[in-house]
Amino acid sequence: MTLLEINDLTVKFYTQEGVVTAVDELSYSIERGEKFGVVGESGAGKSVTALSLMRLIDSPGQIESGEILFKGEDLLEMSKSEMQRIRGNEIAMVFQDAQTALNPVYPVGEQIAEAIRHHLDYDDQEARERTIQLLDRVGIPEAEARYDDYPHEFSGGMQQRAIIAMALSCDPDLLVCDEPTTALDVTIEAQILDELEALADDFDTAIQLITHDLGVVAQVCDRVMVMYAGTPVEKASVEELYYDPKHPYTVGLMSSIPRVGDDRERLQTIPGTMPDLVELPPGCSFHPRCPYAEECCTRKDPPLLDPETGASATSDTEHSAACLEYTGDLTGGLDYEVTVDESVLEDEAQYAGRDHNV
Ligand SMILES: Nc1ncnc2c1ncn2[C@@H]1O[C@H](COP(=O)(O)OP(=O)(O)OP(=O)(O)O)[C@@H](O)[C@H]1O
Repeated sequence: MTLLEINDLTVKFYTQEGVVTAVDELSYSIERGEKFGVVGESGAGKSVTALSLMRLIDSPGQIESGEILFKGEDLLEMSKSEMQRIRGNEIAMVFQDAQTALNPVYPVGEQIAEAIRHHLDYDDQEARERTIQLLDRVGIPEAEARYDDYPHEFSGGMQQRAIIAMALSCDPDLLVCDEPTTALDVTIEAQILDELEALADDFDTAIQLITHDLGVVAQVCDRVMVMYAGTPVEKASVEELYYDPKHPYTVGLMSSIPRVGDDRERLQTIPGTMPDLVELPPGCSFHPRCPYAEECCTRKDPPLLDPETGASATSDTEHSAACLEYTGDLTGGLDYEVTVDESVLEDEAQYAGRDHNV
């Protein structure tokens, strides 16, 4: 059975400026043990998607419609207490900012042990032992000695490792990581991503990894969904997406992956910004920024299609993209060439000298 299946999820925020459709009829699925990337610029709806599946959307936000099937059961129909059991136990989440996730006045080890006692019914000694094992497993040196350290005695990277240990402590089936390494130094980022991947394999935990960085997805994920303005514009395996991207937005994101030895002024960002989600541009919402846009793109909203056949995408479609090129409407075509830097797909060499501020 598919571990997570999201069908036609729509989430809106009722703000003073108007109704923001942050996620619009979104569908995707994650298999057991799979590492699934969700990528897009700020405001694409990545975090809202993650918070929805934890049922953590608060006013002025509202889940309007759709289903979130976890092991076949709709999380949107569960009671609060059933949902509390799922959170932390079966689905755990790692946020970008470890500092806010750790309580500054309790020792780090105690915080993890507390989560273990709460969810797994271990006694004090068992919880302490499991905590030390986990701290060791996520790469914290002298884990036993550091058990009683307070969060401020840990570096940023160690704090994030501790959060990952806490998230994995109850052996969840799904770990949702929202920009887990964005705040960290690049070398530490690469190490933590490596460990996250290995841990997910060891624990047979699926990962939904949210990031604005396709390089991070390449390092960790099997499959990826590219989001723009609340909807997926492309879904594919990581290899397919890198070697044969089908959507102009994906191509734009790819040119923002920093390359080793590339001494050009890095990062050609895609010109323009994410549209106002209160009032999306008519037609394809990417058209104002798309170098290939034609008149039809201002009128027609492209559906997700199999680019090879032009058939509507289903959950079985391996590679899908939402562009009028695949409905046959574009006359000029998509004229881009992709040069793949193999190192991006292979190892963390790409992270050398990388700068998060680009
Ligand atoms: N609490 C809120 N109130 C009003 N609007 C919100 C709220 N939270 C999210 N939104 C809207 O939802 C849109 C999508 O936000 P989301 O945080 O999911 O984007 P994201 O892709 O995760 O970006 P980022 O990388 O910046 O977190 C935002 O542009 C914003 O307009």
